[in-house]
Amino acid sequence: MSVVPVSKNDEVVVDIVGLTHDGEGVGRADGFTLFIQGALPGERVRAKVLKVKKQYGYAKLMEMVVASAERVDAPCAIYKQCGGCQLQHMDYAAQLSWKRQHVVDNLERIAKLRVAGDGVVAAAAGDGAGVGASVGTADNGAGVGASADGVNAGVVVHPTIGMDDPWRYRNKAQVPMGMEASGLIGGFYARGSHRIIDMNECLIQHSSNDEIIARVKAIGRELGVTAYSEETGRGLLRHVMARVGVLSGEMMVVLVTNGSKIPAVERWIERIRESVPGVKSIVQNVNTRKTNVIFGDETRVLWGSDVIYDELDGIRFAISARSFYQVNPAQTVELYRQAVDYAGLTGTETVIDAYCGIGTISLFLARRAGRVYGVEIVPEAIEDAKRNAELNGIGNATFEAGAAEVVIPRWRKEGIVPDVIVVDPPRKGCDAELLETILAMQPERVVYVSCNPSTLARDLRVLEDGGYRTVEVQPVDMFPWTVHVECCVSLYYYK
Ligand SMILES: C[S@@+](CC[C@H](N)C(=O)[O-])C[C@H]1O[C@@H](n2cnc3c(N)ncnc32)[C@H](O)[C@@H]1O
Repeated sequence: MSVVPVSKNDEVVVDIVGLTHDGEGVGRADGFTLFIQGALPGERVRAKVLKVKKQYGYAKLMEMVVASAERVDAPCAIYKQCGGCQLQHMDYAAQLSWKRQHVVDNLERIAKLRVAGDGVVAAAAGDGAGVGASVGTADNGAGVGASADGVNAGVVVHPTIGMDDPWRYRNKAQVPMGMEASGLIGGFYARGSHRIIDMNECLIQHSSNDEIIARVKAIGRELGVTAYSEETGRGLLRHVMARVGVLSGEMMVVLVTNGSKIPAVERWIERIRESVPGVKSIVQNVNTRKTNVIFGDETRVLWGSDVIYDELDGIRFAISARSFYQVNPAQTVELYRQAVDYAGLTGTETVIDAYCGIGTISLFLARRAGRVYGVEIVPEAIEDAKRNAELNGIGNATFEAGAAEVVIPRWRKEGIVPDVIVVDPPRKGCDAELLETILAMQPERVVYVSCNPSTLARDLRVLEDGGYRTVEVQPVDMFPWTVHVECCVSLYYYK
């Protein structure tokens, strides 16, 4: 029987050998694994043991013995308390390479894929375009990782695309509200809890969002508004969502309330309009459920437009309160361009965009395809998608509201034959039914856009087993200073 070599409250000196997917340092104390928030690989730290389980434990960083060369001072004043960012103590270039490695680890461990080289593309095409080592080449010139005999030469995982200026990139803030003796507060949750850390500014938020949140809090205090309490289920204001169209400068404020009546609502509207001049839309969402889910089902416009507009790569988008819209527009353009590139379009193809949101990727694809079919579960987002196609004079995109795993099998029965299927699911990945349908439809190419490397890897294994080859993976840093990473993956049917 193995003996645990540490006990609660012991102070131990630990070498940090890795970083978990949620950014904790992985330490080794006498061969025993300790997870230590704030420690980086290559460091030696003194830590106090907080909790011990059979195979591992948790410890608190007490003192730095040897610091990593990749350690930097976190610029945010509340970084240590707030759970929003996890990697502000790590140099940005190091974050980018850790994110690539994190993707590689998932592809190897979960998808059981072999990754070619070290991210430096060994046998790149003459023009420098990234293709897998010893690759075959599809007719359209796109690089493929499976050679003619179907033997996989290894998946190419490119270096993560980072940002030149990785601050103030978020176009949306969803801030929980709470009460303190001083009145209404609002900020992000402390790490691993639902305790709200009151916040005046967030360095990854667009400054307009900081301004909106600060003004709404001030107005709330002035009007004596109560915040919702998770314990009692009482109080009015649950969350405030602020969203800005970075290119248009248009702003939306969403007040998520516990109940439909907002006392002195006219005063609210007047005060928000006075103090946030760029505001184009003030919306209420009603959520009376005792749940962690932010939004309820009822949404109504209190003042102004039901949407704000933004633009990505020359395409305009109308965005309503409940619609998903990527939070980092500069990196979104990088991601979508990569998706279009991996789709290998010549102008005639039929493309399905599953989990299409407001039709963003669909409209990027539609500029290069014969026809695009988009499907999305949120009806408001599909209304936005239709409006967006019209707004941009794009006539070859069709949208339908519903679950991808229900609608696409029906499209199959109706005779739609896609050359390419693009999927961009939520964190939980693709529904098994959808993956089965993709395998049954056998499009020549699949492009998988993912914000979660582990569910991505799980789904890639299913597609590989069904005859697809994963060729290239492009990680994109959509969320600097956090552990999250977005990926765009190209797959080919090879059987
Ligand atoms: C990561 S977002 C991607 C949206 C869009 N492709 C974009 O880039 O803006 C995932 C989307 O899938 C939608 N969704 C979730 N489950 C779904 C399902 N079963 N079928 C279709 N759409 C779904 C969500 O509402 C959300 O809009």
